[in-house]
Amino acid sequence: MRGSDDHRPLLAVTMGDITGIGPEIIIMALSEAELYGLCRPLVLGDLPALEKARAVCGSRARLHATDDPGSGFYQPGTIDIMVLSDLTADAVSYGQPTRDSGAAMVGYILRAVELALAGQAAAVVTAPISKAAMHLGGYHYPGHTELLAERSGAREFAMMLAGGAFRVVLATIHCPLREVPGRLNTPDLVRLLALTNHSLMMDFGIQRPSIGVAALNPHASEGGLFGDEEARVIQPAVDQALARGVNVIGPLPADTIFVRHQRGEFDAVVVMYHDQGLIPLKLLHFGDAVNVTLGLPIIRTSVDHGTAYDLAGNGRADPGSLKAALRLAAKMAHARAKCRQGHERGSE
Ligand SMILES: NC(=O)c1ccc[n+]([C@@H]2O[C@H](COP(=O)([O-])OP(=O)(O)OC[C@H]3O[C@@H](n4cnc5c(N)ncnc54)[C@H](O)[C@@H]3O)[C@@H](O)[C@H]2O)c1
Ligand SMILES: N[C@H](C(=O)O)[C@H](O)COP(=O)(O)O
Repeated sequence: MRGSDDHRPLLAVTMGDITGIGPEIIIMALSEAELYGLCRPLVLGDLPALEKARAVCGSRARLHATDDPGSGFYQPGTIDIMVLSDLTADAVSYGQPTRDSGAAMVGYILRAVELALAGQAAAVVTAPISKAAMHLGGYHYPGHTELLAERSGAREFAMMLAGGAFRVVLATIHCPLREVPGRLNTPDLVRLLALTNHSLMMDFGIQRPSIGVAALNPHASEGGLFGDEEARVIQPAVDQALARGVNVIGPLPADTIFVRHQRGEFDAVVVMYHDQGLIPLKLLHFGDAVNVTLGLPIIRTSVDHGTAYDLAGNGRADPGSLKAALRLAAKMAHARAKCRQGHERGSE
């Protein structure tokens, strides 16, 4: 245990759905000694589930339960856990979430938000949840993103997935594809472009970000032959964002915008719907990409994958994305702390 001079950001790491791969990837990621040089990870979750995952992974890490974030060891070889549920190991059947595991899973997230809002955690890093299990547990949100936004009081927020410099930001998230055209509107897109621009500067340290905007229709509708959302909704948003000083180009045909993105032309591409952005992102970066919620008063990163029930309990899941999420959260925490110090100095 180090004292109050410990400048490593404390990360509240939620265990996610304990019947999925969350507990295993936590054990594996936190077995990497190097991570402890960057951050103080505190797991929020279920002790029997973590013990079970430790056995599955053949890990010898010591599990240290603590109620006080200030009392963790945060050293390689020990995993600190704030115990928020105690579902017996027998009650945890891999791939079979229950009402109790669903409710417990949301409890970890809510506690993490409290810690972050109270300044006891510098960031929240979430292991995967199943949206169906969330509903089973009595919480009717599309995912973490909306729950976190509501609980932290964020009015404007967005989902970004970042695989290195290949970043995509979603204009619509979890909704039926048929609803996408009706959900797109110019004012929301302008706000999303401004938020993306701001986050790229503040959290990613990019001085003058370059943002591409994907079209919705084939060939960006080819002058109205294949739809009108480009002319009616997207182009006006791009024009308004440009007038506000955002360095943005689009709407560009979605079948080639990611080729240009991959070649380094953009710092982020705003996409119109979930799979438009996440297919190229996961094709190129599954296993090292990070889900970042933009616009929250707290920092939140997450993995680029789901609960992988087909893998849970066999110890073969890849912890790469969780490691990347922990590293990025630590980096963002340092960036925000530096920003705050700058503001404080400026106001002295
Ligand atoms: N961050 C999150 O909380 C998050 C992200 C995506 C999906 N989900 C949820 O997860 C559930 C399952 O979704 P899905 O089946 O579409 O996606 P999934 O990512 O769980 O699984 C898709 C495929 O990828 C594999 N895979 C996933 N993670 C892996 C890892 N770490 N290592 C190796 N292989 C891995 C799985 O075995 C499966 O074959 C859904 O309820 C979905 O909503 C949650
Ligand atoms: N759309 C994300 C993905 O496919 O990886 C994922 O479902 C995350 O959703 P939340 O962060 O809102 O739970």
